[in-house]
This record gives sequence, C-alpha cells and structure tokens, in this order.
Amino acid sequence: MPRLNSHDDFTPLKEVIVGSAANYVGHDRDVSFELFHHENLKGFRSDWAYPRLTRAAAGRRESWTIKTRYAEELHEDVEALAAALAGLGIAVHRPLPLPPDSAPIAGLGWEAAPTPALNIRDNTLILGGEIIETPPAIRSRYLETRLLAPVFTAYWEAGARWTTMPRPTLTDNSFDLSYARDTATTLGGPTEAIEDPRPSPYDVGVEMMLDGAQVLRLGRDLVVNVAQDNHTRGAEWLQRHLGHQYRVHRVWRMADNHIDSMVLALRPGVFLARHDGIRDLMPEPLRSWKFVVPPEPDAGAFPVYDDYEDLVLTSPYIDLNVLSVDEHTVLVNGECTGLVKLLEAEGFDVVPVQHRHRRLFGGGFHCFTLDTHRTGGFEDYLS
Ligand SMILES: NC(=[NH2+])NCCC[C@H](N)C(=O)O
Repeated sequence: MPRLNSHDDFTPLKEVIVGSAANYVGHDRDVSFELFHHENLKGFRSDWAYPRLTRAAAGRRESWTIKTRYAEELHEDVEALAAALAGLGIAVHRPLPLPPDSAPIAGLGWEAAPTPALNIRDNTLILGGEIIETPPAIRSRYLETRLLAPVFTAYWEAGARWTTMPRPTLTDNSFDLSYARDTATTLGGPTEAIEDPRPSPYDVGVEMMLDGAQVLRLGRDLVVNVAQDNHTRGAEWLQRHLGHQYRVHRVWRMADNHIDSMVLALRPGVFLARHDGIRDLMPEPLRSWKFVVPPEPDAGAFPVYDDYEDLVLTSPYIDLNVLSVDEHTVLVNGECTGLVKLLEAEGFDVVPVQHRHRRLFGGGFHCFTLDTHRTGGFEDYLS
C-alpha cells in the first residue's frame, strides 16, 4: 500500500476508498438522527420535498424501513461508481460490507441499528499523511469507521499517522440544539425545534462533534463549517491538534453540518458553489476565487418518492457533491444534466456516473468517497 497523501480535493487522484451500500435496510430514527437531518426532515417546505414530521422525535427510536428496490439500485450505483474510478486507473479500496441482519450496536444508555460505511467522507478526515476519525453525531453511525479499519490498518502499516478524536457519549443532553431551534434553514424556511431531551446518568454536557465532511481541505488552509457548540468544540480540537502549521478558518452556519453540497474546490481559484451568497460566507482570502454556480435543480430529475414512506435526507442541491479526479476531470451524476453542461462549458471533462437515489441516502460522490492519495502536497493556495 503506498503512503497516505491527501491534502485537497482536486490534484490528481491515485487512490480512493469508495463506500459500501450493502445491506442498507433502514434508518433508526432517534434523537441523534432527527437532529442531524433536521433541516431536510422538517425545514424544507416545498411541494416536491418530504413533508414535515408530525410527532416530536426526542428520546424515541423508531426503525424506518427503506424499500428494497431503492436499496438495491443504490448498491448498483455505488458499485458502478467504484468501477468507474477503477476504469480511470485509480486504485479503489473498499470498507467491509455491513453484514445482513447485523445486531444493534450500543453505547452508554442507548442502542441503535448500524448502517453501512457508505458516506465515508463524514466520519473520517484525511489530512496529508494522517487519518483522523471524527466524532460521530448519529448513534447508528458510531462504529462505522470500524468497517474501514482494514484499509486504515494497511495505510498505518505503510507509515500513516492514525488518530481518533475524542469519542462522544451521545446522550440526549450531549447535543446543542441551538441551530435547530433558532435558524432559518439554508434552504430559506424556518425549522421546528426538537425539544424534550431525556436526562441520563451518563450526561457529560455538550460534547465535541464534527464530521470530516464539515471541512473543506485546501492544503494548509482548512475551512470548517460551524453551526453550533458541538461543532465549535470539534473545530477547537482540530486547531489545537494541528497547531500553527494549518490555518483553520471557521465559517459560521454556511450549512447545518456538511459543507460539501454548499461548496467544493474544483481547482485552485475555482469553487463550485450552491448559490452566489456562498462567496460572502467564505473566509476573506478566498472570496476572490471564481464561484461557479449551477442552475437550480430540476425537480423532474429526481425519482418520485412517497411522501410518507420514503425519507428524503438531502436537499435537491445534492448533485453539487461531485468528485474531482484532477483539476480538469470531474465525476458528476449523469442525471443532473444542468450541472454536466455547465461544467463542460467551464472547460471541464465530465465523467457522468449514474446516481439515482441521492436524496434518500444522504450523499453524492464526494460523500461516498475518501481520497487517500492525491499528488498534491501541503500547499499554500492563498499566497
Ligand atoms: N458528506 C455528506 N454526507 N454530504 C452531504 C450533505 C448533504 C446536505 N445536507 C444536503 O442536504 O444537501
């Protein structure tokens, strides 16, 4: 296994891990899940999005079955993504698949059904030659990175540093509810508060939680989206851990959590951004970059889901979540023709890959992957 080296999202990609959708059978709807996906579950008011939930969710755990056809089609699309990357000459690694009928996992005072290591961008941050496992905010994802342990072990054996951020206890009181309580969503509408956390003998107060996908990596500069105190603590940990070599720029509430359906760097000087306002939310030195903004998503490009049976977890902007293979070549969901055309007009080579159910499983190609080897180094793109 060659050495781990990944400082950015756009220099030539040599090795990547592609998530697995095997045996994705359902979601555990407990307080951690409801809070994390709050914005899409409750805040998005549009006639083609999921209607708001009617019952308070705090403290409850309810399993929500995903229709077999959607799970199978997702699996097909993810396997095709892995094959497309391999076809481009990139070494592709895979997590362990979640076994069928896997037993629930448990923490102090809670139990949850595990989900497969699909959106692997979320719970790990690769910074250069270091693997940093980030503290999960969703209970059912608590052990997800263990499915990546064989790959991480191989990189460790080849010399990588391997770090785990402090693990949260994830009691109901661990969560800072302020974002869910007091913001208009990034999609415009107000959100409904999630109330009524249950006390636990294991309460430790508000904990550090930060997903790798909240971090935009640009060599020695990191842009970290912070929306509430769980994130503030995570960003603080990261700054202390990395010391002064890195510049950790915090951006306030660009998104509820993940940044990668808001803004992605396509090459030095060029961002792909959800809307024009993203420029003003970025750290000052990055505002002079070009921001390419795709046309508004076309409602007709998404499968039609059942308002009550199918849980929509992402916004219609999810196709912005592309994966760059190098500074000229981008893997794009072929179903998103507006974006394909725009990137071609901007001079990129687009590799179209099918991804049908991007609204049901929380991610696109950037989320499903973790680039472990790109040729770029610890550059200063701001000078
Ligand atoms: N790394 C990820 N899982 N990113 C996906 C973010 C999706 C975002 N919450 C949206 O609704 O568009």
